[in-house]
Amino acid sequence: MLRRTLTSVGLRLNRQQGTGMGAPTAGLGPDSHRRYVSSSAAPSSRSSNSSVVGAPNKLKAMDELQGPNLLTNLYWLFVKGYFQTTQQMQIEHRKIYGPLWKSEIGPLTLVNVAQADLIEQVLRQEGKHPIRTDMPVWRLYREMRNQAYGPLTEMGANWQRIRSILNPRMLIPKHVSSYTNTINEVVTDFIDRLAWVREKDGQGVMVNNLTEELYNFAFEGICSVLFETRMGCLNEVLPEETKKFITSVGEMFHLTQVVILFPRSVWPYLPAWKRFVAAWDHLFKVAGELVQKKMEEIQEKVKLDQQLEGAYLTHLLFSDKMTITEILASMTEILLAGVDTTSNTISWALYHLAKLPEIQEQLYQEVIGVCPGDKMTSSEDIAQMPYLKAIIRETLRMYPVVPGNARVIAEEDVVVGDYVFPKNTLFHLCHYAVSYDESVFSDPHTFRPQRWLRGEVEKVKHHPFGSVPFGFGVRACLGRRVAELEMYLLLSRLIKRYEVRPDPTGQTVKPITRTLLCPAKPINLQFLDRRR
Ligand code: HEM
Repeated sequence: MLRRTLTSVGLRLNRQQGTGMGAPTAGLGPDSHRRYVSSSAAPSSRSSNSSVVGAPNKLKAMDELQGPNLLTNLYWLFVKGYFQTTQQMQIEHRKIYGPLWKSEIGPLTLVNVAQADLIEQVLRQEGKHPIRTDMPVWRLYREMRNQAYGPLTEMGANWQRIRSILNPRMLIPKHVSSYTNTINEVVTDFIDRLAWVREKDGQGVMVNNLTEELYNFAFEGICSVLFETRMGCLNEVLPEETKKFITSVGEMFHLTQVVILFPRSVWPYLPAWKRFVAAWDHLFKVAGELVQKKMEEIQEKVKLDQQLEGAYLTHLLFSDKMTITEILASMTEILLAGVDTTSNTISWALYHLAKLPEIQEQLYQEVIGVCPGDKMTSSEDIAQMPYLKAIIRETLRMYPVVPGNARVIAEEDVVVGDYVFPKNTLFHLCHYAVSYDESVFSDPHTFRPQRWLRGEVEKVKHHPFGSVPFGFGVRACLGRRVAELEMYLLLSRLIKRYEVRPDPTGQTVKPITRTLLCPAKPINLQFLDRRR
């Protein structure tokens, strides 16, 4: 069906399955940014090491590194109960083993890196095609179903090719700001929906399960940017298909964590695997229908000789640089990456603002100063709202959506601190632990947006790799700019309309890790009209 439709509008359809699945290219070109950091400078002299380049000496081998074996890890996960709070386990293990330790998880041996300068060392030794290795389980699904890989799961030169096609309209400011009106429409609907939810279920005050409401906002927002389609997630009654999509995303993330505990050879026999496959099937089905719908619209317009306007998907379909299977895989993965991430961050930001009326007031004053009356925030306005940006930045420090990031460097041996690791060692960058490192952020457990304001004098100077919520380098987040735009527009407009207050039952919400960092239970907040 896809083939017929596209061929008829003259678009290329080249269904080469699994193109570019090959391993990352070996060796580095002359343009490599790889540098060794002298072991004598690391790990203690954090401030200077990023610029020290030289051959490492007296390095220890990986065998000498301490850390929990499989049994100890199982004990921590299932007896001590850290299975859902692995982010906290990073902090506890760092206290026991120091900033670098080895850890056996199922069939894998991870080298955990929990110090800002050591994280910098690993990331700076990445080659041209960084490899994130928590993906074999996702890749196997695609191999089984004959689907292509998208930006999250692809590797090597083909990953670079895909990113070079996907990047411009996601990351170049001029293109990103062109999504402002689309996102603002979604924000308007969301703000109205909150009022409705509050009346319906919250005695005119409470919004119960704000996280779920924000999830619907983020889903609607990203679909409107990617597919140029409204999904009805902010309607009074959610479409069944959308509800099922949302459940499938949660299920897929949860089951990923379960499946990777077992060796790959047994995956297909696990009951969890069947559910995992069913969840992915649904995600691909929904994305496939959206792509199909867009192709039919294009076909109709071409038939009627109408002007073709459109944003992300139309552009990809017309750019003629990716096969339809590749476009489908990319859209599914971008959609997946673009929902919980944004919605969880805004949930945490509002959770803290509710408890901090002075910060909320300061934000409100900043917003009405730039956008008085009914003026909607625009992308240019955001440049004049440093406090708004600092609030989101602080939220991302305290709740890094990706609390730990797996990495492999395939090209050469890797030097980290006093150790040298053979190539293909699996590193686990413990971003969560570093976000709470007192030598990087003073008073790390306090939500203090002003620490991100220019000119603010801090007790300790932030290390640039102390908090890297969107990753670093060429493999950093594809949706960063869109996510920021969504969060800034929503937060600035929401705070103008409502005063946010905590749940009067006084319940606290802690984070858990379900592949991504999420609130352990629904966040409920009061929303009071400012104009009342
Ligand atoms: C607050 C919101 C978000 C945060 C904190 C976030 C964070 C991240 C992080 C940490 C990574 C991994 C980077 C690395 O491995 O070095 C990532 C990758 C990615 N993100 Fe985001 N993200 C957010 C929103 C989004 C949105 C809205 C989209 C889609 C529009 C998106 C699409 C992606 C994709 C496709 C990748 C994989 C990139 C690749 O491997 O080439 N993200 N994100």
